[in-house]
Amino acid sequence: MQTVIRTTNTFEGDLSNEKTEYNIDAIMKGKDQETFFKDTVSKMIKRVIEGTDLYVMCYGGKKSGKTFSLEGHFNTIDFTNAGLIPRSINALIEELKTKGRYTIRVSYIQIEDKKISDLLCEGESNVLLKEPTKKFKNQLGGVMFLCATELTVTESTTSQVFSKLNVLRKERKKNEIEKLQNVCRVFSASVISSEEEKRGQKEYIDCGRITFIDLPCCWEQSNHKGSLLNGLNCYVESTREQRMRLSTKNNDITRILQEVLGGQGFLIAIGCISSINQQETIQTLKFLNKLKTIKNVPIYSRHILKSVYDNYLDEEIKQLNYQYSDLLRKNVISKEALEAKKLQQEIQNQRYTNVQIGSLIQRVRKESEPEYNKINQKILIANEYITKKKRTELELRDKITEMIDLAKKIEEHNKQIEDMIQKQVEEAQRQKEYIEKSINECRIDIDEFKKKYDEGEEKIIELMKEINNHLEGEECRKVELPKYSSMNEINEMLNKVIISFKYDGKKTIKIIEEVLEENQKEINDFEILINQIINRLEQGKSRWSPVEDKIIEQFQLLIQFIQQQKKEMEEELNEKEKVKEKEIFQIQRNKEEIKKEIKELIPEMNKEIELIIQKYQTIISNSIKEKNSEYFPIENEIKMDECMEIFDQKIQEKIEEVKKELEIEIQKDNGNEEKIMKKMKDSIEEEKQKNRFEQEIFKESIEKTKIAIQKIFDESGVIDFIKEQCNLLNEDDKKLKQKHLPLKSLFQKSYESLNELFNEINTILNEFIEKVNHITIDYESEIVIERIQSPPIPSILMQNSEYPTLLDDIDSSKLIIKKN
Ligand SMILES: Nc1ncnc2c1ncn2[C@@H]1O[C@H](COP(=O)(O)OP(=O)(O)OP(=O)(O)O)[C@@H](O)[C@H]1O
Repeated sequence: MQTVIRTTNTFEGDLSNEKTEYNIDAIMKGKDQETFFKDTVSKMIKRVIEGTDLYVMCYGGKKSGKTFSLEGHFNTIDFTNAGLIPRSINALIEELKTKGRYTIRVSYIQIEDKKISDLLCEGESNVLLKEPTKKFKNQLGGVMFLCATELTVTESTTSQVFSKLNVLRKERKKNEIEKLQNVCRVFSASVISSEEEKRGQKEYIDCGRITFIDLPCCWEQSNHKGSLLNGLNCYVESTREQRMRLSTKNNDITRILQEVLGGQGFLIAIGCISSINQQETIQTLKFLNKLKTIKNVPIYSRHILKSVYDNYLDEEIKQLNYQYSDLLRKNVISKEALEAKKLQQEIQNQRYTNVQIGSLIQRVRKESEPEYNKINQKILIANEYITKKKRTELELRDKITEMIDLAKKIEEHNKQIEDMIQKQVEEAQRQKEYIEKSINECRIDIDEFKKKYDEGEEKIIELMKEINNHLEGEECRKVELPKYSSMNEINEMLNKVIISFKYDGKKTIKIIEEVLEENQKEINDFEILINQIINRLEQGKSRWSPVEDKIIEQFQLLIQFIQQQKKEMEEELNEKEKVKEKEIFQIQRNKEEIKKEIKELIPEMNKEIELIIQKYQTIISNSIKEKNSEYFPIENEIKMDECMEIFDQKIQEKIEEVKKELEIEIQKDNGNEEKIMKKMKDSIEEEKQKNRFEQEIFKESIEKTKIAIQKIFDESGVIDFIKEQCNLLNEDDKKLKQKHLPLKSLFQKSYESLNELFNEINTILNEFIEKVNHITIDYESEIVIERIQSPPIPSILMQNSEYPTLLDDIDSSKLIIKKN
């Protein structure tokens, strides 16, 4: 006996203390169907095949999970929540496949007070409970359901049985709850199997049974005397205390269970518990506690002769025949009698089948082996196809759940975006307030700026003055500056300045630069130059530009100034010319005087020079004398021409002399002319050689004399004096040149100061423009963020008719996908 407590998944209580108090084997809380099966019935499946009578009883209050534990919710695709009954059938078939032959027959009955109905029968039928006769009791055990429909279950017909269970469950759901609470259901599966080989002459079979009982604890009031549950309780009590056993005749449920209440069966008692009714929970625990104390002697292996089983069936038939004939005799061929007859025939058929089945199968197998193989191959392919289909269906389920998750995520995302937009709107509101605040501050700043502007204006006026100063020098006419009385006028003026400077400031400078560059090489007539600038300014002038007008005005003033300057200069020049003429006259006179002085000085100087020369001559002659030069006395040194003449004369004389000698010689020696000629030539050559040598000495002495003369001049200071005079004259010239006014530089200066003025005004303006720009920021730009669309619902979700089984199990609340 095994007692197990199973709680619903919503159960929240703590049962750890109850386990010892009520002597419970195991408490299974939150276990899935598969583990629950593995921990309870699964272990006993082999035993059932070997011949054990196994009873699985689910006892508990309303909605405590009895049906969920026994039948569960399942379909052909999803077996996850299948209960103990379908799992046991599958396990039995799986196990029996290895055996040679097997038959599983199932029946399902419902006990309602005194009425037992057949749940597998389409029409109405009353079921009778019957115990096997003593002869067979030990061999077969259990209670038989007479007239109950029995379905034979094989590997291929399980689905039919399962769908029948599903139909019954759904029908039950439709019925009134109150009514169903007084109902007990019993599902029985008898298993008969035999090995392939015969052991000797005798054939044996294994005969086991598994019975599932759904027993509600509120089923009629258990304390109410005469009620079925009260009867069961009393029976349990008496068995427990090993008193005399009570009769089970009038209590069907006790009759069914008597085999496990001190008998040969093995009981797994499952107490189902929910949080709905505490009273029922305690009652369940107490009942399980009572059951635990009962001792059974289960038979684990019912290995009986096949003939015994056949005899049992014969006995059954006999009894039914007897019942039938009795009914006939009583002339009550009623429906029941007909049913009994039908059953008798069925049993006979069954028996026949049982006897024939072996040899028939053998024969048919041999004959249709190749056919079988073909079919098996087809089955294999079909199975593959089915598993594939299942897999794709599972994949589809996964995809659907994935899409549901996605839809949820999108919803979340949408929410996030909404939050974001909300935040941004708030942020924009905050910024708006901030900007409004800063505008107010700026308004205050404008007053300050006006003050600054006044200061700026003063600066401008000062700068204008400076320019005027530059332009006018000391004599220049003062430019009249505008004076502004009211703030409006100042604003107006400032606006004008802003507008004009925005367009003209740089342009004007550029024009001036261009004109200057064009005329770079010859800026002689500034009047023309400035006129050019004015013309260009006039040409490029904006439609309305007070500053340009002002600049042009300034330039016109400049022209006036230049003209005035020119006049003044001309006058000045005239005067200067007179003075200069005077000066020139003076200088010329001075020159004359200097010349006179020089002339007067020259004889004196000559004397002095002569003296010096003489002095040097003596020095030179002395030095020459030291060298024993006879030919050129130093006195002749400076009269070179004369010297040369003397040379020539002497040479001439010599030639004459030689000629005369020659003539004499010719006269003397006629015919010997050639000799004479040669002689002459030689003597002439000789003479020339002599002269050449003399000439070189002469040149050398001249060079020396020159150096000496240079020295004489240096020492006398004549040249320095002349140079000084020349410098004086040059300086006079320079002075005259300098008298020209440096108009170009003046103009350059005025241009630079203008530039400075522009820059100064520009910085003030830029500051102002920046402030103005800051004030006029368009802060009320609209925020438009498009809402992200959820993706369309996948077609499989829309066309649920195509895959009804898939969508049945999906929580419909998850399918709410918002469409924007
Ligand atoms: N262990 C469990 N896990 C998940 N759901 C459960 C569990 N036990 C019970 N439930 C759920 O509780 C509900 C009631 O269960 P169930 O119908 O099986 O109770 P019951 O005892 O058979 O009720 P009744 O009083 O009609 O006989 C069902 O919706 C079932 O799915």
